Amino acid sequence: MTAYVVRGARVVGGEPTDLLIRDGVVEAVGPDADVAGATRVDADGLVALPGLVDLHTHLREPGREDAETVESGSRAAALGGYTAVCAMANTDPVADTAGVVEQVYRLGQAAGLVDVQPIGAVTVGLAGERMAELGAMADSAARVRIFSDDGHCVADPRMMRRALEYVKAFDGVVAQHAEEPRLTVGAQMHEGEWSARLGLTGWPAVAEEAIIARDALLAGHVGARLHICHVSTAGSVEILRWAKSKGFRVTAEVTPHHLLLTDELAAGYDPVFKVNPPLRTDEDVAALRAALAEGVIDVVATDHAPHTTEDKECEWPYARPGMLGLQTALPVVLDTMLEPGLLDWDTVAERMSRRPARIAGLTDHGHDPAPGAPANLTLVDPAARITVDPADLASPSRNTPYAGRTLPGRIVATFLRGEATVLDGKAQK
Ligand SMILES: NC(=O)N[C@@H](CC(=O)O)C(=O)O
Ligand SMILES: [Zn+2]
Ligand SMILES: [Zn+2]
Repeated sequence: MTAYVVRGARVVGGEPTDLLIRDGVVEAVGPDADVAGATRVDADGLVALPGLVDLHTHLREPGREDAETVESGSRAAALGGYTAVCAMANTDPVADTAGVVEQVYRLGQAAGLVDVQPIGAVTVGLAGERMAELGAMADSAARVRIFSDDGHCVADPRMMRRALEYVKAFDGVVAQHAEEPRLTVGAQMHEGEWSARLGLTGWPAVAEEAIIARDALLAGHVGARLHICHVSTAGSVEILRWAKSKGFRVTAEVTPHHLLLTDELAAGYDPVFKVNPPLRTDEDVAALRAALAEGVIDVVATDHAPHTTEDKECEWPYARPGMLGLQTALPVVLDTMLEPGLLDWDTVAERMSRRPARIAGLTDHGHDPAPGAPANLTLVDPAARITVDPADLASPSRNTPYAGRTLPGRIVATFLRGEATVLDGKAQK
């Protein structure tokens, strides 16, 4: 196993120091961190963060390997500074059995670029009717702890209650895609001024907020853990604040795109901006940024959702919703949160690594580089600027909403259990 000496890194934004990485751990930090024969990594001006952890990634394997495979998505993740991703269950077949989650888990291990932690479906086939075999998935080699029908809402309150009761037994968590389906029939974009002007059916904020309120109450009643996916409205933030003040075990995520982009981007009818939940208003963006700074929203999760050009480059109403996110997440967070002073490096590490690792129960992840810690870390150059070129991305899909945009922060290196998965901005496998 290669030993590395990382020279002059600012650990979580602190003073420059050296790191010795050997046998899967950070062996030493400081001027004595050295050993003969180690590979030297010049980290002058770079910030070392605990490896990022994504609670919400769509890898499209099994079923849509033309859009993304476990391997290509793992490579995108490593290049984005991630060391662990949680893979959503809306594959084909759906990850609703021990067999499918074990398959995804093993594909992740074989790719060896990040830890791929499968999420299990709540209901069979995401159909909302019969509960999936949650216990068998939890007991499987994949050790599933997060369950979600993401892509669909668990709309039936009785099903949601039973799922919360079930996961409580093994300290699991239900991750809800909060969308009251009766309020979003035919919806194409945020319901507001722009949907009226463009003649596209609206997806009202209340469709999200009503489910968050209902499920927060259910989680409080049951005493189980609930996680809210891709929170997108100012009203949702108020409900989350209230739920937390009650002591309910509710956590929430925001995506990078909901921190930066707004509904008026639909004006060009380019479906690259079509996503679920939809891009909202400037007021929503401001509320989401403030909530992430305050901690009412716990984490940033990418909702990386690759789609092929056939599924994306068509008329708006026929296009699939979703955006790539893994390779641009940290730059967008630096742009929207760090540079304006809403987060510092420590809180970036908290929202993108430590807290998501704790929510997912990934005990090897979310540790600051310190002596004895598992060597899962990333090095970022905050002074560099990247210009996003869809053709450069690791996914076979091209649906990034940031094409041509310049963003701060270049991921220079990523280490998974002491092995470099990315060096000099290039994937090592
Ligand atoms: N976010 C999206 O617009 N799409 C996701 C599903 C989801 O996250 O709800 C997908 O699987 O493509
Ligand atoms: Zn969703
Ligand atoms: Zn999703």
